Amino acid sequence: MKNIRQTLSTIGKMLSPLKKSIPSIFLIFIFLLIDVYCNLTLPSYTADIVDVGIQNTDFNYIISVGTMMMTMVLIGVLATIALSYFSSKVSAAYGRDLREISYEKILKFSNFELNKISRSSLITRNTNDVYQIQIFLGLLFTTILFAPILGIGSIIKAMELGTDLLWIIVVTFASVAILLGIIFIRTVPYFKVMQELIDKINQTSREILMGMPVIKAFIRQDYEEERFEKTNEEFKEVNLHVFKTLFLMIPAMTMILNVMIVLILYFGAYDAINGKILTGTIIAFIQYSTQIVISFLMLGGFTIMIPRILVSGRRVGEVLNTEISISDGPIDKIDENPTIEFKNVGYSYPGSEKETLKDISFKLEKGKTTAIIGGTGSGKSTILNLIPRLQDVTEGQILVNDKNIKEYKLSTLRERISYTPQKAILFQGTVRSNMQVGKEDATDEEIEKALNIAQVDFIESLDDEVTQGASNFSGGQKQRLSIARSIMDKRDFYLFDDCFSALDMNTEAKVKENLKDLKESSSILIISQRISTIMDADEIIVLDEGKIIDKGGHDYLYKNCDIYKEIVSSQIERSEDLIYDNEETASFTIDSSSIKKAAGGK
Ligand SMILES: Nc1ncnc2c1ncn2[C@@H]1O[C@H](COP(=O)(O)OP(=O)(O)OP(=O)(O)O)[C@@H](O)[C@H]1O
Repeated sequence: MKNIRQTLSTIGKMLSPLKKSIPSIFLIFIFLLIDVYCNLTLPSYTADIVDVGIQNTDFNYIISVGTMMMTMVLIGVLATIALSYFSSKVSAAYGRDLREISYEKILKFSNFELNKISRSSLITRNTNDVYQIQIFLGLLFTTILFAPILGIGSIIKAMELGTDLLWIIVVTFASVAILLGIIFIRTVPYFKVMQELIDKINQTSREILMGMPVIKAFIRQDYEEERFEKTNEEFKEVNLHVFKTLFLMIPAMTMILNVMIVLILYFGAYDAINGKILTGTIIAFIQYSTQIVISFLMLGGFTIMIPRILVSGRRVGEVLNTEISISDGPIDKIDENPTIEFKNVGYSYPGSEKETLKDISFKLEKGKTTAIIGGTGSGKSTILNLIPRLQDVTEGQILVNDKNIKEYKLSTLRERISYTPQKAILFQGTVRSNMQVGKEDATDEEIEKALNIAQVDFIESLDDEVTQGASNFSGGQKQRLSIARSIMDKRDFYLFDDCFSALDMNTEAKVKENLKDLKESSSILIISQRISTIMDADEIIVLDEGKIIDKGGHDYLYKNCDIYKEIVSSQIERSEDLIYDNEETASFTIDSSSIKKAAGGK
C-alpha cells in the first residue's frame, strides 16, 4: 500500500510540470484528430477514383475527387506541422521544468543523500534520464497517441469495405505481435544495465579528468585508459546486443508487410474475378491494412521503449522522492549575540561502525576565538560541518541559545554563520561574482575591503576571470579569495576549516591580524594543524581520534597537555619562522626574517 502511494506520489511529482502546458496539449489533440481524419479519408478517395472515375472514364469525377484528396493531404500536412510544433514545445518545456525541480531537490540534499545516490549518478539522472523522458513525451504526442486512433479508425474503415479479407489482417497482427514479443524479451532486461553503465562511464571519466595531474605524474595513463576502456567496452557490448535486436525489426516488418500485400492481392484477385469485390476496394483495403499494421508497429515500438522510460522515470523519481535527512525546524529567529554549545556530541558517518566524534563539549560565544588542533582524521572538519548542519549529530546535541539547533529553520541558522571549507571552492565567473556569493548586494567598496583583509593583492580588478575550479589561481590565492568571500557579510560565527594552510607564514600573520576586528562582534572557530595559526586563540581544543584530550589557552596546554606539547615541539623543529621566546610562558611570535630556536635547546 505504501509502495503504491509512493509510486502515485512520484508520478504526480513527475507530471506536475505538464500543468502549465494544458492549453498546448489540448491543441495537440485537436491537430491529432484532424491528421488522423485526413489519413483515413485518402484510401476511400483512391477507391472512388479507381472504381467510379476510371471504370466510367469520368474525368470530371476524377478531378473533383482528386482535388478533395489534395485538400485533405494539405490539411493533413498542416495538422502534422502544428502537431510537431506543439509537441516539441510541450516536451522541451517539460524537460526543462523536470530538470529544474530535480535540481532544486538536489540542492537540498545533505552530504548523506549526495553520497547515497552518488554525484555522477545525479548528473546522469538530471541530464540523460530526463532527456529520455522528454523524448518519450514528444513521441507520445506525435506517434503513440496517433497510432491507436489511426489503427482503430483504419479497422472500422476496412470493415466498412465489406470484404472477406479481414482474416489476413488478423494473421498479420499475430505475426507482428510474436515479433514484438521476441524483441521485448531480448532487449528489456538490458535497459537498466545501459543506464547504470552510463553512470559508470560518467563516474570514471570524471575521476580521470579530475585526477589528470596525478595520472600523468605517476605515468598511469595506460592503466587509466584500460580502466575506461573496460567500462566503455561493456557499454558497447550491451548497446550492440540491444540495437542488433532492434534493427532486426525493420527487415522483419518489411517482410511481414509485403507478405500481407501479396496475400491481399492473391485472394482479392479471386474475389475480383468472381465479381465479389472491385479493384479500387482492394487498393483501399491494402492501404487500410498497411495503416493498421503500421499503427500496431508504432505501439509496439512504444511498448519496447516503456521499460527504458520506466528505468529513467524511476531514477528521476528516486531523486524527487528522496527524504532529506536534514530539514527545517519551526523557529525562524535567533536572538542577538547567540551562543553555540556542543553538549556531549557524538557522530558516526552513515554506514560506518566507527564513532568519528565522541563526547564533544565546548561553547562558542561572542568575542571569543576557539581553535581546534589535532592530527589528520581526528574529526576536526566533522565538528565544523555539524554547525551549519551539513550533517546532523548522531548523539548528544548542539544548542543555539540553549535550544536544539534542529529547532531552527536552516536558512535562519545559516545566515548567522560564515563557513570557509578546507578546500577553497570558487565558482566560474569573476572575482566580483564570487565575492557576491558571500553578500549578494555587495558594493565594490565592500568587496575591496574584504579582499584587502584577506591579502588578495594579486588581482588587477574585480572583473578578473575565475575559470572553472578556479584553475587560474594558485592554492594559496584560492584560499585568500575564499577567506575574503567568507568575511563579506557580517555574521555571528566565523568558521575557518584549515583554510590558512596554503598561505605563507607572513601572509597568514597579516590576514590573521586583519581578522582580529571580527572577534569584537562575533565568535571565531578556527581549525588548523599549524600552531602559529591557533596559538593566540582564547580556547584551544586538542582533538585526538574524535575525543577532546584537553582544552584551554596555549600556555596552559603547553604545560599540561602532552599531545599539544608534542605538536608544538615538532613544529618548532620544522619551522623557520617561529621564534620560541620564553619557555616559562611558552609564547611564540612570528618573524619570517630570522630563525631562532630556544627553549631547552629545541
Ligand atoms: N563521508 C565520510 N564517510 C565516512 N567516513 C568519513 C567521511 N568523511 C570523513 N570520514 C572519516 O571521519 C574521520 C574524521 O574526518 P575529518 O575530515 O573530520 O578529519 P580532520 O581532523 O578534519 O582531518 P584533516 O586534518 O585531514 O582534514 C576520518 O577518519 C575520516 O576517515
